[in-house]
Amino acid sequence: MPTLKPVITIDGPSASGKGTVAALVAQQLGLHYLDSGALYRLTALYALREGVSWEDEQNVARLAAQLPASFHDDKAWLGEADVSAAIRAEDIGMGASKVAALPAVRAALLTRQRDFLVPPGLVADGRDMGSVVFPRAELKVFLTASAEVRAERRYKQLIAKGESANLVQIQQDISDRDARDAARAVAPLRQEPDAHLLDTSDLTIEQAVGQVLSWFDKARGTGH
Ligand SMILES: Nc1ncnc2c1ncn2[C@@H]1O[C@H](COP(=O)(O)OP(=O)(O)O)[C@@H](O)[C@H]1O
Ligand SMILES: Nc1ccn([C@H]2C[C@H](O)[C@@H](COP(=O)(O)OP(=O)(O)O)O2)c(=O)n1
Repeated sequence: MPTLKPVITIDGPSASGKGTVAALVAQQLGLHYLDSGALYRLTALYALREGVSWEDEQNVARLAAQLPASFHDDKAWLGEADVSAAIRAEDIGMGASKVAALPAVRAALLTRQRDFLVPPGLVADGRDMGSVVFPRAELKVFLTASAEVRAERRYKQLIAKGESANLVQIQQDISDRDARDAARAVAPLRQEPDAHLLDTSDLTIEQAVGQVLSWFDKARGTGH
């Protein structure tokens, strides 16, 4: 019998298309969506605003535990402030990657992420959705693309938002972030043995979404 609260996890490196694909899959299936990276980004921004260093594990974890964050009206909020644009800045992405390497910070955000799983189910994207946060997910996807394609995608995304962007700098940031996210001791970025590999380098968004939906159909059909 299919569960009443199915979970699809989509993990992978920066700018591979996780958020785009996860949000569309959630929309098509009528499921909730968790952008777990946004919680790490909100934590990094909150620390910056509170004058706490991204390396100060105890104090960043304290802030993460009491993070006054919410998601509504298609926006991310820190208290009463709309910080949707602020958390997408590249330096906050780097800060998120730094605070995410601290075990106490990850522990402080764990329950908060699991609380997103309510009927009719959830699509969650991040780095450790399938390995740590929702290890019993019906479908686990490891979504990736070549480093070159990812840097180009992030570059185009920033230009489309009217921000200045430097492709060489973005390539460097992506490679630094890949290295940090994969090398950390807790919940490193890696493909789980039970995750389906989806390389989107040569796929359109529609093709990537279609592949996830088809795997999900199969997983439900066989009761996995
Ligand atoms: N095949 C594809 N699958 C997913 N995203 C794609 C694809 N092709 C281009 N993109 C674009 O890549 C950019 C980065 O996607 P995003 O969802 O922000 O990645 P992530 O959440 O992994 O950082 C977006 O602008 C998205 O529209
Ligand atoms: N589940 C997660 C989600 C994000 N992180 C960390 C690692 C990432 O570098 C930062 C930012 O994540 P986010 O998914 O927003 O970043 P990208 O959009 O992929 O560039 O947070 C994590 O450690 N675990």
